[in-house]
Amino acid sequence: MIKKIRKRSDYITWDEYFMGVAQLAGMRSKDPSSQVGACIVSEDNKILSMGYNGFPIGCSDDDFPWAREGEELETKYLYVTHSELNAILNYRGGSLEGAKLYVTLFPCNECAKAIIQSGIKTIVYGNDKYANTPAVIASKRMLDASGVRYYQYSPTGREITIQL
Ligand SMILES: Nc1ccn([C@H]2C[C@H](O)[C@@H](COP(=O)(O)O)O2)c(=O)n1
Ligand SMILES: [Zn+2]
Repeated sequence: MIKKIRKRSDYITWDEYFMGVAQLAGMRSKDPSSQVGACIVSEDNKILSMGYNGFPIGCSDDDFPWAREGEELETKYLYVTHSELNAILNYRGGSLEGAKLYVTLFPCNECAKAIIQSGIKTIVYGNDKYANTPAVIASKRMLDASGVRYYQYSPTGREITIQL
């Protein structure tokens, strides 16, 4: 009698996989306070692009400011490119129509504009710690008006260890 070998059942789900990839991308960020990662996926679950928050090419991580407070020109906010925008801009393949965005932090209003215009139709987000800020309220208002669906990732509690 031949015993049939069945597939393993503890493999990670698509949401775990892509949110995990977004988290890993965020680990490349040099921002000392918030490391944000994003992963864009096609309708048939192929990774199209990734990004994390950082300064534009040519703007040194060692020279530009990482401060959150102080004189506006000396804070990071005027210079940093958000992870979602970097993921959109990093894409070299043409259209993102119908794609899905996994991002570890809810997109701000500026990223929402780029998300809508790029054709991304679904956002899966992790943290929503800035939910009460005008940037996120405006973002949700535009996403709702444009029919971009968003839902919060439900952590499964599963942990992985990667040896690097
Ligand atoms: N959806 C978002 C929101 C923020 N970011 C970036 C921008 C900054 O580098 C950092 C937020 O800094 P904080 O005010 O928490 O010190 O996260 C992003 O990439 N995507
Ligand atoms: Zn943003």
